[in-house]
Amino acid sequence: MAQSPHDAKPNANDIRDLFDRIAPVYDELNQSLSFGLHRIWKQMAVDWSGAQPGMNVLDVCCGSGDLALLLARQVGSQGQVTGADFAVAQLAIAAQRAADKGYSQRTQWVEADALSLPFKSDCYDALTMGYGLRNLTDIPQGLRELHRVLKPGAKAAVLDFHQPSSELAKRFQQWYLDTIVVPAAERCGLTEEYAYIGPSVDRFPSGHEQRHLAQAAGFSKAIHYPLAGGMMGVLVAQK
Ligand SMILES: C/C(=C\Cc1cc(O)c2ccccc2c1O)CCC[C@H](C)CCC[C@H](C)CCCC(C)C
Ligand SMILES: C[S@@+](CC[C@H](N)C(=O)[O-])C[C@H]1O[C@@H](n2cnc3c(N)ncnc32)[C@H](O)[C@@H]1O
Repeated sequence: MAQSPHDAKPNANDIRDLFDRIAPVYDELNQSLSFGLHRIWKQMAVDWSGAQPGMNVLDVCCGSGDLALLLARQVGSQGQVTGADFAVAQLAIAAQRAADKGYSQRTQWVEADALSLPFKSDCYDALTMGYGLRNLTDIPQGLRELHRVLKPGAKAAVLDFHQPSSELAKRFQQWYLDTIVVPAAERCGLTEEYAYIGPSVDRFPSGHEQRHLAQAAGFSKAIHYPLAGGMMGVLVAQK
């Protein structure tokens, strides 16, 4: 991506405020801008997390609840899902969506920092993190927290953007973000917020680097699965 003023790395407060601001249009823009494909990518992450009926599972950086609600369907009425995020406007939408789906009994929504999760160690049977890792100000610390809260042998499935290895795909991704995504956001008065995506993808570790970071955080196994021609990817790390 070309360098621009958007490229200064934001601090945690900036990121939290950004996601609070975009909360009212976040789901709608994701759906329209990905032609609904983001739901497929999110379901794949849930599947790779190993979540099963009756499990106690966690969705970190849950936002408006997309992955947490997929987890809630998967774990069923005997399971429990915790969604954690530090943007309260996002959590409010997640809680309302859970209520609309009749999932209030099996879900809880916790305002929390992914870098210091308020949960016991060795607690969760599986976890997901969708489009959150790239937004953390300390990725190694975020991975260490994921490792800490999982039970031994349990898996984390971490979905996010990814820089394609193919030059053509990389150019398409840049074109799409600059030409389709940002102008769409501009129509909602959110140009700056969505212009942040491109530079954040540039700064994000590759799948190969994510695997090494996961192993350094203590995970015994880590695999990265590219999706959408390498424009997205899922890191599956086992404790
Ligand atoms: C669910 C998706 C993105 C979530 C997301 C993540 C962030 O870090 C943000 C930061 C700031 C503002 C918004 C977000 C944000 O929404 C992925 C789907 C939505 C994307 C905006 C669309 C981008 C799609 C790919 C670059 C290209 C896909 C092309 C294909 C033909 C659909
Ligand atoms: C792009 S959204 C992803 C939301 C949801 N997982 C999804 O896939 O649609 C990123 C979310 O991560 C949250 N986030 C970023 N950094 C965080 C942190 N340090 N602690 C908790 N949440 C954080 C933001 O508030 C935002 O809701």
